[in-house]
Amino acid sequence: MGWTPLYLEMQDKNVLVVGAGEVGQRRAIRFLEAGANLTMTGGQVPQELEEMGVIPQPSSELPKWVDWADLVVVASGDQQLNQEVAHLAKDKLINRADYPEEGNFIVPSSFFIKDVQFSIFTQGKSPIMARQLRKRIQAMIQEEDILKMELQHFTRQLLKGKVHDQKNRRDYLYQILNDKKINEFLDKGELEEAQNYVTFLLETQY
Ligand SMILES: C[C@@]1(CC(=O)O)c2cc3[nH]c(cc4nc(cc5[nH]c(cc(n2)[C@H]1CCC(=O)O)[C@@](C)(CC(=O)O)[C@@H]5CCC(=O)O)C(CC(=O)O)=C4CCC(=O)O)c(CCC(=O)O)c3CC(=O)O
Ligand SMILES: NC(=O)C1=CN([C@@H]2O[C@H](COP(=O)(O)OP(=O)(O)OC[C@H]3O[C@@H](n4cnc5c(N)ncnc54)[C@H](O)[C@@H]3O)[C@@H](O)[C@H]2O)C=CC1
Repeated sequence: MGWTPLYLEMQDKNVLVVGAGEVGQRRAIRFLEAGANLTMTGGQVPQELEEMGVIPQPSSELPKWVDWADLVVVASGDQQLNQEVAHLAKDKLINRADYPEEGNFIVPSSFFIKDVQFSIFTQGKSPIMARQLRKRIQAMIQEEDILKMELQHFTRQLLKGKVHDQKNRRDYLYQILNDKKINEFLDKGELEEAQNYVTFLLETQY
């Protein structure tokens, strides 16, 4: 297996989900939340999904909607239908909920903590363990980690306008990460004070 993690830009991309059951609905919500256009065939599309923007289409028009789609999710309970759709979509990005290894992307367990996105994949060995690990990681991330990320973002923006050499920018970012005074601010949740201090340091050093 050669799976590698990537983040796809889904804004305004076209997604077809075949199968309106548990898995199809979960995938549909995931892609809608990322800004995709969503059509669905196969089974009854629940009212709340339609309200979220899912457009149901008749199965008789499958080839047309496969053609329309940038990305296809195959998640019906009918093996033969899944096989047919997979054949039609052979040149597309395709997720096979029934036989993941026959598709070319999988949907990992994924979650955000503020702007940090985590994904976990057990190579298909145990989705339940992926969920367990997700919960453990969620409990481990602290408010201070998020503030540190925000401060790094702030500092990177400042540095890009001021310091030309990337290696110097990198050294500075590590210095900020380990600065005692800055970490005291962040411990107390004082992001603005930390930002002001970084601005002051940068003005005096560059
Ligand atoms: C390859 C993959 C994805 C892909 O399809 O792209 C895949 C494949 C399959 N899942 C199956 C079953 C179950 N999946 C779940 C739950 C989740 N499954 C998810 C991901 C993935 N599942 C990808 C690999 C992830 C990895 O390896 O780490 C999660 C993480 C994300 C999501 O789906 O949104 C979500 C948890 C969300 C969370 O909370 O974080 C449960 C639990 C439940 O329902 O309560 C069960 C029942 C228990 C069991 O079977 O273990 C079956 C068997 C079908 C059959 O028996 O017929 C297959 C097919 C096969 O294994 O062949
Ligand atoms: N990848 C994953 O995370 C998981 C994958 N699966 C697999 O994904 C598939 C779907 O699982 P669930 O969503 O849990 O099943 P489900 O039973 O909740 O949903 C199946 C959907 O397919 C539709 N369907 C069935 N036969 C059809 C046909 N001939 N034409 C049109 N629509 C049809 C049904 O109306 C229903 O909407 C199964 O093959 C299952 O083994 C199951 C659980 C998790």
